[in-house]
Amino acid sequence: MLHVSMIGCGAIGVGVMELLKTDPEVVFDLVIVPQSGLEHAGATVRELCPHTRVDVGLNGSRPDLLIECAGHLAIEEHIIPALESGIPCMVVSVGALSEYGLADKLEQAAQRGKTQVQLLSGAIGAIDALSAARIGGLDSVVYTGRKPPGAWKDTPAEKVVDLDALTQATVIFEGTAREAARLYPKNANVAATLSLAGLGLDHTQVRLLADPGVTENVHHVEASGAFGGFELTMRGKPLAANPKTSALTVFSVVRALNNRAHALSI
Ligand SMILES: NC(=O)C1=CN([C@@H]2O[C@H](COP(=O)(O)OP(=O)(O)OC[C@H]3O[C@@H](n4cnc5c(N)ncnc54)[C@H](OP(=O)(O)O)[C@@H]3O)[C@@H](O)[C@H]2O)C=CC1
Ligand SMILES: O=C([O-])CC(=O)C(=O)O
Repeated sequence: MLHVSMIGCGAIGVGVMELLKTDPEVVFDLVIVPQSGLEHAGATVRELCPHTRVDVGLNGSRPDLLIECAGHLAIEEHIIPALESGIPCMVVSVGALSEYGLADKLEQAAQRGKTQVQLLSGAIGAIDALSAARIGGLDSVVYTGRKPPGAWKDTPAEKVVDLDALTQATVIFEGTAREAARLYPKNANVAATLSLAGLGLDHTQVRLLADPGVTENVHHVEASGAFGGFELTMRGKPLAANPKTSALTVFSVVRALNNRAHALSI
């Protein structure tokens, strides 16, 4: 049985608990949220998993695994100290690692704690193939992210185009993954994950489009190198609770927990 503490009780966290609440091999002992979210998360968790505690931190408890489904600040606040103290961790907010130095900080914390941090594939696939291809040498990785105009609300795209008036697919950004992450941090998880698995933030080319013709989050990747090449298109259905987040992200967290908890891992 795997004793898990989870940071975050939003679209992903709730989706994960819903899918795993009847699995006897995965037990959520604790959900961590900010002080301001305690009441709301408490009510949600009581309904889903009545035996799970809700708190603002680990406060001395030592889960088998700490999983982050919360955001950038949670990595600094909870994941780094947990790694330092030897608790294995998983991270879903991979976009946060596009901040200079944070990926190194995570790795060093895990080294000091003699443990491991796993970056989850989230909304994108083929991370296994890309990361294996890197061993032989990659020449090019190009990522195109296409989302409905509504998914670009509250981002710099609002200054580039009138999102409500768009009638055709429009490029709102073209450049490196590092620049994409700086401008669009909440939509940068896929770009950052592809970069970390592949050619890095400065050599991964990114194009972002607002497209009134799609209802899904469409992620397209083209990679080539010594291994040959691949092309991948993911059409991710967004979560009702957060249109910026694809449902596959929830499934990727559940898969990762299943792989840790069960005898067969795939
Ligand atoms: N890897 C990938 O492919 C993807 C990654 N993501 C990332 O996953 C993360 C979660 O997404 P989602 O569930 O949709 O987001 P939501 O906004 O729905 O939920 C976030 C949850 O985390 C909590 N939270 C925020 N900051 C902290 C903190 N410092 N400590 C503890 N809890 C905190 C929030 O609490 P409160 O509401 O009280 O503030 C809320 O419960 C985001 O960072 C997102 O960018 C999303 C999609 C794909
Ligand atoms: O599709 C998703 O779930 C989120 C996304 O594009 C990203 O953060 O890169």
